Amino acid sequence: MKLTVTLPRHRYDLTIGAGVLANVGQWVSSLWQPQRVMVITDETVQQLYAEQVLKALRQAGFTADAFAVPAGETSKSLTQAEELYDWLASQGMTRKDGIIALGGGVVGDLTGFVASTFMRGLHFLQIPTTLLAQVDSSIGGKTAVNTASAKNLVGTFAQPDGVLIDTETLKTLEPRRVREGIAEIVKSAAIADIALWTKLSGLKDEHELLENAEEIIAACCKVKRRVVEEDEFDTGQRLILNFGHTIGHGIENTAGYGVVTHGEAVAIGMVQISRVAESKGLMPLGTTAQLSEMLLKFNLPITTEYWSEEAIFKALTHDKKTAGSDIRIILLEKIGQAKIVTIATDEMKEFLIRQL
Ligand SMILES: NC(=O)c1ccc[n+]([C@@H]2O[C@H](COP(=O)([O-])OP(=O)(O)OC[C@H]3O[C@@H](n4cnc5c(N)ncnc54)[C@H](O)[C@@H]3O)[C@@H](O)[C@H]2O)c1
Ligand SMILES: O=C(O)C(=O)C[C@@H](O)[C@H](O)[C@H](O)COP(=O)(O)O
Ligand SMILES: [Zn+2]
Repeated sequence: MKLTVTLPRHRYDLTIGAGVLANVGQWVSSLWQPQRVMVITDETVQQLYAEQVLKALRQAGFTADAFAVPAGETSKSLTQAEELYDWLASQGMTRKDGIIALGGGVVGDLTGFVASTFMRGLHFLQIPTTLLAQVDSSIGGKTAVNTASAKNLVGTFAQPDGVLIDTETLKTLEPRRVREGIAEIVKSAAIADIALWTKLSGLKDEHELLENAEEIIAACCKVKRRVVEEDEFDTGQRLILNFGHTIGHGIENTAGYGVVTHGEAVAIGMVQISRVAESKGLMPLGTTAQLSEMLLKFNLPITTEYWSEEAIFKALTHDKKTAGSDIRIILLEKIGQAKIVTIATDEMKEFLIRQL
């Protein structure tokens, strides 16, 4: 299946299917004629898929090589980016050449950041291999690295030239990683797709979800495409994709990057912001229970031991939805429809008092 993302200055396809990675050489040839294609991956994905990709690229006539960063969230750093700049320079990369992100959201965000800043910007492609990356991070052009102060504090908007989503790669994914992808799927349904919510409601567990991977991934890609096409640069409607992320990012930062996965943190964040919003009459009664039930069914957490009102509040003062002394928070009008509410940053403290 092919979905096209159409933006004012750029247009690219999301190619989704089981086994599409087998055609990676043809796919890249259809998009680029560069001399060099450098693949950025992580050490786990390198073992699983890098050889196949490099072989196909070389057969297709590209000069190709790969660099693997350590697997995990700590690789989303300026230090890692700098190492990659040096490696790209040592490979003689020019503006005519291209970069491929092969891996999960960490590799995708880091590669996009490096590609968009090296020589002020090279073309890049996304080959997402985690569920989370296939439903969310590979699409839409947000790139980032973390710093000690905050998650995703430094980054760019840079769209890829194409996204190749092979659902077969999900077969090697660890269960905890499947579950974290499900958190972003539940988010997409909750904010913008009641039909997807109904579909998820009818599933027994994560295994049944994977049996319907292509349909569910396509539904999430359509949500993301719709929102990004409307607001590429995150000034308005795109903010809804941040449901659960204000608290979630705070948890990721205070727990230490990688301790709580991004998806787990988002699951906790969605439930915790909703329970206070509901108690304040900002969301319909029962919405938090519906969200909790859905997330618990997929074995996602809705609370965490890494909960410190002060620490999370401090971390989230760097949230990009803050403007002056106000912060925009994402809530639900109802399941399937998000709304953006502006509150005083100080009031946000109330949203952090006591977990469920
Ligand atoms: N840019 C965006 O719009 C956006 C959206 C959502 C999340 N994110 C970011 O994405 C990151 C999380 O991404 P993630 O959950 O993919 O984490 P990840 O990239 O760390 O991947 C998770 C783990 O799975 C392994 N892995 C990847 N593919 C595999 C496969 N096919 N088989 C076996 N193992 C595999 C990786 O080596 C890693 O250990 C976070 O940093 C988050 O902030 C970005
Ligand atoms: O694409 C978006 O826009 C999102 O907000 C998607 C989120 O799932 C993602 O985690 C994103 O990286 C958050 O970015 P940030 O702007 O909150 O740093
Ligand atoms: Zn996210």
